[in-house]
Amino acid sequence: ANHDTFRKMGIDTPPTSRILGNFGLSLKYGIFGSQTVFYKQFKDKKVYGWYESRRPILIVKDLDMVKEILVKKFNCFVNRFVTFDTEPPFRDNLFILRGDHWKQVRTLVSPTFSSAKIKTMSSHIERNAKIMLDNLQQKQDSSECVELREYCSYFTLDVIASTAFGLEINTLKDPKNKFVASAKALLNPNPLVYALVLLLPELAKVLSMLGVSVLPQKPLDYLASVVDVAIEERKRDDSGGKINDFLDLLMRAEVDQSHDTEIDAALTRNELTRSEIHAQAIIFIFAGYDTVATVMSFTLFLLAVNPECVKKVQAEIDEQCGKDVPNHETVQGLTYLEMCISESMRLFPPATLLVRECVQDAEIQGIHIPKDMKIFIPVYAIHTDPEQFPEPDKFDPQRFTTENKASRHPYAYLPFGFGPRSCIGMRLAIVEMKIAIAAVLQKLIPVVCSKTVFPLRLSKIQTKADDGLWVKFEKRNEKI
Ligand code: HEM
Repeated sequence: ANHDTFRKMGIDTPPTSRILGNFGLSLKYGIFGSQTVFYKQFKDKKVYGWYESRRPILIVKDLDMVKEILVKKFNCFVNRFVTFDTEPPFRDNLFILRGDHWKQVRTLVSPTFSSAKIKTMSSHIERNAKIMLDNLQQKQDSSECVELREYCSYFTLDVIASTAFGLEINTLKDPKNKFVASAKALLNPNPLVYALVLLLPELAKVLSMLGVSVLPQKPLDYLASVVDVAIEERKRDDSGGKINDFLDLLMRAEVDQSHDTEIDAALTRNELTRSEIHAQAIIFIFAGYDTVATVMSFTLFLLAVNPECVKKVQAEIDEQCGKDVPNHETVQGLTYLEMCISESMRLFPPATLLVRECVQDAEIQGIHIPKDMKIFIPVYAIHTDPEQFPEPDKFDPQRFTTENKASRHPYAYLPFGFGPRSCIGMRLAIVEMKIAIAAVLQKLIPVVCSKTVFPLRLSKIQTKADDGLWVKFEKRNEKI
């Protein structure tokens, strides 16, 4: 491989180094800057090229092209590409599965996320929101500063533990329990191994031959065993199907162990293997723990620095929920809160890029995309393009009124992706965030504190504030 691919295609690239490709630019500008700098530099182009060391990646900026790739010509772009191979129990998860195998599992798992199922699962969310609020009220009593990101992650981890693993844990009270430790070990893999693999994709194969995996195996095996124990318990006391969580629903789709459990590659499969159940439960941690915590914490922080928006959200909560604890039904009416959450995901999307791989040659808006080409859609740069969002750095929930949404390109806002491969947990995530934030704001007011750093400085490698998201909470004078 060399750096000729884009030159031959007649596509521009930033200055490219012989060994690292454009990797040096990623290091220099970070994930946010490297998108926005070149998105602006190639202003009039629909696409530009990028070399992640030697791997060519086509960056697609044009929103009509984005629509074709994600939706209209989805069949040519079914897969994501992965930078390293993985083993069970992680391997068969929805995020990295490919082709027909992905399609089968997505079809089998989708009913788990229907509105009716989300509704039955929201009792777990409401219970955990109450625990969080009680604890925040204690912090308010002692005027303690709270770092929102870490704080919200306790809540979101408890929600995933209860919905995907059948575990009732309380991370706030017991931050060292094994489930928490395992989840954290997975989300913070060895940075050195990770960086090396990104830089030299071929190295991953050598490492895995040597028994070094990018993801630590022990926590993965532990999480799989938690799933097994819960499933066996439910089978024994016949409570399966009654607990109303992901695990129940995945269990119901499980292949009967008394049959042949070989993976049947036929498209007509209508059952999951145990290994596929493990992989989905684990990917729900990856996809649904840090993401939700990120959005919740940035939203609460942005509200703290925009007190007039807090007042509006609180008035809406009083109107829709009265004195009752916000629940699945009453949060449906919290339109303004949802606008604030949307605006927070515009400015600070947990997924800064969408990733696809071309599986058959395609012609998109006059550009030929060859089979195997890797694609990035630069979500963060699109979300902060002043042509779509004037004064892009300003927090302005009004951008998400029905009229304002209708006046933009529908693909200018992509926090959950789009099309058949978009986020399967989107509606669950939105309900979860609305219930939790409403429960907090019904009783408390987030305000800046001595540790607050604003404007924010973003991390170079993930959607995170370098100085943390510090606020404190004041008691609300309830009017009703
Ligand atoms: C605010 C919270 C969340 C955000 C911003 C988010 C964002 C995303 C994005 C951008 C994608 C890729 C979409 C694409 O490529 O078009 C994705 C995929 C996915 N998400 Fe989420 N997500 C969130 C919460 C969740 C939750 C709570 C779950 C499950 C419990 C979840 C499960 C998944 C799965 C399984 C995929 C892969 C889907 C597939 O490839 O078929 N996500 N998410």
